[in-house]
Amino acid sequence: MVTMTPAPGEEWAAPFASAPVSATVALPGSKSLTNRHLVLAALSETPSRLTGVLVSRDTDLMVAALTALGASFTRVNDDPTVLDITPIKHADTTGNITVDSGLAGTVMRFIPGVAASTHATVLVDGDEQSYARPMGPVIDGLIQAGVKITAEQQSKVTHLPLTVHGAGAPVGGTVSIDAGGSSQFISALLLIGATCTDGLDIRHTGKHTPSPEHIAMTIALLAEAGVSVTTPEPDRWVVPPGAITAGDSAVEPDLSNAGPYLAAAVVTGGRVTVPYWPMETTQIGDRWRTLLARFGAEVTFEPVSGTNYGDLTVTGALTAAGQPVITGGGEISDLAELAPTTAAIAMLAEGPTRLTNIGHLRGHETDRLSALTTEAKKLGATVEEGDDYLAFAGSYQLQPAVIDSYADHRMATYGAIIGLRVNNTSIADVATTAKTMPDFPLAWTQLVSGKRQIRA
Ligand SMILES: O=C(O)C1=C[C@@H](OP(=O)(O)O)[C@@H](O)[C@H](O)C1
Ligand SMILES: C=C(OP(=O)(O)O)C(=O)O
Repeated sequence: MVTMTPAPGEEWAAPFASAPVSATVALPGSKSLTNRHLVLAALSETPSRLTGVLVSRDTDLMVAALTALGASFTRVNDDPTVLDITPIKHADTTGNITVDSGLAGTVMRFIPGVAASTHATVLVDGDEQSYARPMGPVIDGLIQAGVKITAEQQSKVTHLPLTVHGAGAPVGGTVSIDAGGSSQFISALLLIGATCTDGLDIRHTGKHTPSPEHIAMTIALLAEAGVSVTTPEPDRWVVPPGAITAGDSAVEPDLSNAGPYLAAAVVTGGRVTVPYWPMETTQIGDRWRTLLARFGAEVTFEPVSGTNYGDLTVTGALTAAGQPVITGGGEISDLAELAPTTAAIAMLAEGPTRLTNIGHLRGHETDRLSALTTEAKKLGATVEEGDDYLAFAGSYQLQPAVIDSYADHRMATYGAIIGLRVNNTSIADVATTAKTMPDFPLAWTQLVSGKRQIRA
């Protein structure tokens, strides 16, 4: 098999685009949807089938975690993207279990609540870098719901590794947390609310909850599984107790991961089409439609008749002389996981872009504000970094650099986008893209070398 991923430790020469890219790129399933569906299928009273499953490090870790807790996953016709799922029988899950979260926010935040209903002692661990990611509010919420969670050398449990002492269904009731650090704190509680004997009445006490799309996604999937969450007032979610009944489902393509490919069209003045783009979706990546237009691209959507999806095409602007034109994006707020890709476009744009309300990205795979500022400096650009914003002046004269990945898939793809326009850019540890995009280096190389139909 041809592989474009270098051995660990080697730098990857990011392909330079000497011409506008032009391709149709089919994306695998969404990480956020896959991991929510997997959790709900494992908590369900009924078996179910999931198709379009993303196969990547984060989703493999979720399958392994739920398997350790007692669910089972069988590939249909040996296809890893189609799984028959037998739920956990919580009463049968006992003993000592260790779960590896890697660096996956969805695994480290969603699994402790799932473990709570078992009768096992579950150590939730992860990569060393995961120890920096905030966990306090979700753990506090579970403790308020009656779950026992401890950690060696932490009197108040705020980070991994931690131990969940499963004791059957938690009582639940009212829990108040500050979810300003991550929408996943709310999603984690929503996902297990129905398993609590009294359900859960979740209140967010802080100022701003990031990524409302991801909370809406959780609520939508719960509704499909027979759990209807109500929101009597802003920042409050009520989950009634009762059965979770996951039906057979199909995962939408990952619209956040469509970002780098669509950005390639913007920054080279090319054209990229992503098929199977859902007509309606809770994915935050749907925002590319308006976001990329702000950088001067044309965005069109062609529905496929008789279906609920269509082809999304992004065409970058060109001068009469055939040079790419990228306008600045202006102020853009609340981008969450779309920020690193947008930052890469902002680095190549002529005008200014300001990304605001992104302070919580300091608790993502790495401190993304700091990483984006550091890498910009290496490339010869000054970016203004505030507590919760980044300001790009635009019209930078960039120089080649080795872009660090910081074990962050989106920093690696940031480097790849820059590399399209800055010859001799390379990326340290491009293999980290396997977190959600295992075939990224090959697909990206195909895109730049002119292949027209790509399976990312
Ligand atoms: O629940 C999810 O699937 C996610 C929620 C968001 O987290 P934050 O609210 O921490 O940004 C997002 O950035 C992350 O990539 C995935
Ligand atoms: C923040 C991200 O991931 P996680 O699910 O690990 O939080 C991301 O994918 O950008």
